[in-house]
Amino acid sequence: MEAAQLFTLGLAIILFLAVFRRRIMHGRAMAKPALIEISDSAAARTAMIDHADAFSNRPLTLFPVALVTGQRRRRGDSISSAQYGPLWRALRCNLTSEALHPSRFDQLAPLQRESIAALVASLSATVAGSNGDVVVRDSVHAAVFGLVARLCFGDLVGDARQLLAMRRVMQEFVRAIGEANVFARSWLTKLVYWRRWRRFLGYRGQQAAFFLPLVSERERRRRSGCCNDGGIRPYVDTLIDLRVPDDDDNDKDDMVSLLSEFLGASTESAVSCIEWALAHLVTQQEIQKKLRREITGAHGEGVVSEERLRSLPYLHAVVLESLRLHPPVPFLMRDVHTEGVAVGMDTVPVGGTRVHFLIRDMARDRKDWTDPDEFQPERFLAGGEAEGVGAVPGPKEIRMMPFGAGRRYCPGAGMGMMHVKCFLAALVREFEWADGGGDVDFTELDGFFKVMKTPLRAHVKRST
Ligand code: HEM
Repeated sequence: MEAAQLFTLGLAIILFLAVFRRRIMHGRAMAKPALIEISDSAAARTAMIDHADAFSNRPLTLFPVALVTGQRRRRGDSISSAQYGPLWRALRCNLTSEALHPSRFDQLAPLQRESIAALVASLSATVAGSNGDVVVRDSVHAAVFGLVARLCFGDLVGDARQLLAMRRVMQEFVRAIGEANVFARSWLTKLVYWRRWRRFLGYRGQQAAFFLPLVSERERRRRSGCCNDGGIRPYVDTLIDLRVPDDDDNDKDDMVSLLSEFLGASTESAVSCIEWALAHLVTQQEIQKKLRREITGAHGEGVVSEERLRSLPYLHAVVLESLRLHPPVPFLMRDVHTEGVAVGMDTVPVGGTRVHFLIRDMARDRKDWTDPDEFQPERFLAGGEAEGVGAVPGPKEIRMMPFGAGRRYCPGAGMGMMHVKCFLAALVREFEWADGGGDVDFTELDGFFKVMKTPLRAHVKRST
């Protein structure tokens, strides 16, 4: 072998070893922590309430693969992924004291009325143009997203085409994170599915391309004083004004993540819940009629006000029962580093552990629920086995937790319940729902949010 060949071979070996060594070191650093799965409600209560401090962090990357990469980023960049501490507190407090403050709910009525009118008009047109068989998800998604986008960006998102394009980017992104598990396995899967991987990394850029010009435009309009948001301060304004002490990392990445979180968390869970609830109303006509009687008895035309929504116990029970059987977020994640804390039958080992709380299994546990797989809203009414059980568990017991529990429970629970109730109430008041000529398929899609695998097709006609 000649000297040049030997040199090339030696160089190739050195390079190979260098890469291989990096992989090993990287693999060690990224080694997955031990995983404990909890589906027992008493164990969940002990962990989330008695050991709230230990259970206040999610994994650094929420999705199976990190979306924001690079040396600089060492901590969370949205409320969901921020580590428990000053940054998380500032971001969460900003959301709950502004956009999600309960005192705002009644102010939202005009926007809700608009979104509901758009939904009813779009469904009526679809029904008129078909034999009455409708796949309902996209119309509901459009209506909920339209409302949420207004709460997020104010009057900037008036243009229907722009709104649709933004909605598609968000839908693609949510679908992609649901499928991201495949990329988490190894670098080889990224190589094999490189086209999908490249597309996956591209969603982040597409979101930035949509959101950041809106943020700049919003800043410009605020300076010139020509915003008209009907008295509702949009979420983006609160983020523009937000100053987080000691945070030198509060950059455009954070802005994109926070806006994406607001749009995604508010829309996907609500749409999932509305569709599951409708699916049960289609198959259980008695429950649908009883619900319609309550809604039409409660008011005449237009949107049901927040105050009225609160006074409709059967609607509340239907929504809770839907969330019990089909929690849109199927499990909660925590990273626990307090050695020795008991988690069910296990204790947290040295080096910490990852804990998954299986919300769905917990709410179908036979020791806590009678006929747990049946859709029976009555269980939440006075005298029922779940009378007094709410959407968010109190400190004494956890029977179900569709909005999570402990320090990191969902700050949007109140707003989420209100959105689901106001759209569901309108859909049941305005239309009668029957099955679309085939059995309703209750199979769940295995994604980040648990939606119906086969979107609900129903036979719909206007209520008489
Ligand atoms: C039906 C509607 C909704 C459901 C079922 C839902 C469910 C959840 C769940 C299960 C969690 C995890 C809680 C935990 O780990 O303990 C969560 C967290 C969160 N949700 Fe929601 N959510 C809904 C609506 C909303 C809305 C309207 C917003 C408004 C922006 C929102 C924003 C968030 C945020 C920011 C977090 C992270 C909280 C933190 O880490 O401190 N959600 N949600």
